[in-house]
Amino acid sequence: MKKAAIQADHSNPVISIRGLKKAFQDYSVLRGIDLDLYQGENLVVLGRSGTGKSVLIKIISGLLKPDAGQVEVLGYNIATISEDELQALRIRIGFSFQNSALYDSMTVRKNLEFPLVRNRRNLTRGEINTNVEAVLDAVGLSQTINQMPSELSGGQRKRIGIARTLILNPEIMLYDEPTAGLDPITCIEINDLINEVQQRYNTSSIIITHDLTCAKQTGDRIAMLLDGQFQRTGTFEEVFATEDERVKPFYDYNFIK
Ligand SMILES: Nc1ncnc2c1ncn2[C@@H]1O[C@H](COP(=O)(O)OP(=O)(O)OP(=O)(O)O)[C@@H](O)[C@H]1O
Repeated sequence: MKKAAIQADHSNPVISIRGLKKAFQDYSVLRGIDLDLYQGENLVVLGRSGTGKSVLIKIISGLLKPDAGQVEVLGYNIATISEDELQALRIRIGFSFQNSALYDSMTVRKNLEFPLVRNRRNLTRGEINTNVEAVLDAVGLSQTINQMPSELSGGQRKRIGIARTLILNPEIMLYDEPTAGLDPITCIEINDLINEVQQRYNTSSIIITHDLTCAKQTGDRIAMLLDGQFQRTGTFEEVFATEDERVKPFYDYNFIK
């Protein structure tokens, strides 16, 4: 399905990163990153394995501390935020993990209830049920409510993982390799879901992927991490309009040139 054009508000970054550096021992992974995520946009982050994409989203969600630079998320400076503020902020950020991170011993219903029961303690049983049913409907899997994760396909598990994140109405979504390990048709369905989530929940998202079809279908902007910095940022066409040997193989491999 073709992506609907969005009007991202460029005066209003929900994430603003300047001069971010992060090293492990003597290996410098992020070497002065500048990046904005604007309200309402899908931003795809591309880069080779080991370039620091996961490190970046762990810093954004407060799981890792930066060595230097400024990281502002929904108005909070990640370096100086208190533990209580960080807990509250994390609820506003949905993290869709590569492995979907479902609890295998719980039904789909229980998996979806879990974040609500933990984070919205004042909800009634009726409100919990309504929320679970609404979010399952949003990902098109109402019929799976009483199934166990082991009974679902990879694509269905991915959808339930996204639903479990959406149930807390996050303002920012972080997708880590959303199409990894899925067949091409299921990949297209997940790409469509990411775009539907953007429209329906008005989220601003960072999508980490190696899958250029996913990048093209979901990304309003693409940022490519090269040698520790975002050296190419723009539309899909702009990023790949280059003979740079660090960039071209991505395109050629994905589109079989
Ligand atoms: N907690 C850590 N301690 C030490 N080194 C780390 C730690 N986390 C990440 N690294 C290193 O930082 C580098 C970047 O890792 P990262 O997981 O961000 O890569 P990536 O771009 O997400 O790769 P992939 O596409 O393979 O997932 C790697 O060399 C990794 O070994």
